[in-house]
Amino acid sequence: MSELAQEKCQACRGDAPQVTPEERDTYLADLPQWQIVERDGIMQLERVFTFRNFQQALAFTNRVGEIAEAAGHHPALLTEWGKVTVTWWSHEMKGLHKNDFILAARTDEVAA
Ligand SMILES: C[C@H](O)[C@H](O)[C@H]1CNC2=NC(N)=NC(=O)C2=N1
Repeated sequence: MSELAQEKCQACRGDAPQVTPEERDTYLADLPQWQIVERDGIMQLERVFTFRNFQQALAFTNRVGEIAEAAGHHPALLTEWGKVTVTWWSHEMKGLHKNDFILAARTDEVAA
């Protein structure tokens, strides 16, 4: 398990600190397949996972759902045939918190 994946999540709070550009680069180094995208002025962390069929994509989607529920922090999930797009951000603070990087690392683990 990567070190990031084992870190504890903080509660989702509007006044929680967004990651600094330096922190962002440090965490991204552990998440080479993820990219930062900006939508409606909100920074988000996104990765596309590919699978052999819809059933595998759906099973993965449910595993991500389980880690989200366990953490109380929830991604956007787009499940398609052979493909799932996972997008993490902190809705309350309209940006990226360390939680998002931790959950991205956990997402990588349930994909393996
Ligand atoms: C009350 C509840 O815990 C909050 O609304 C949580 C739920 N899941 C969440 N998930 C994400 N990604 N961001 C949030 O701000 C958020 N808020």
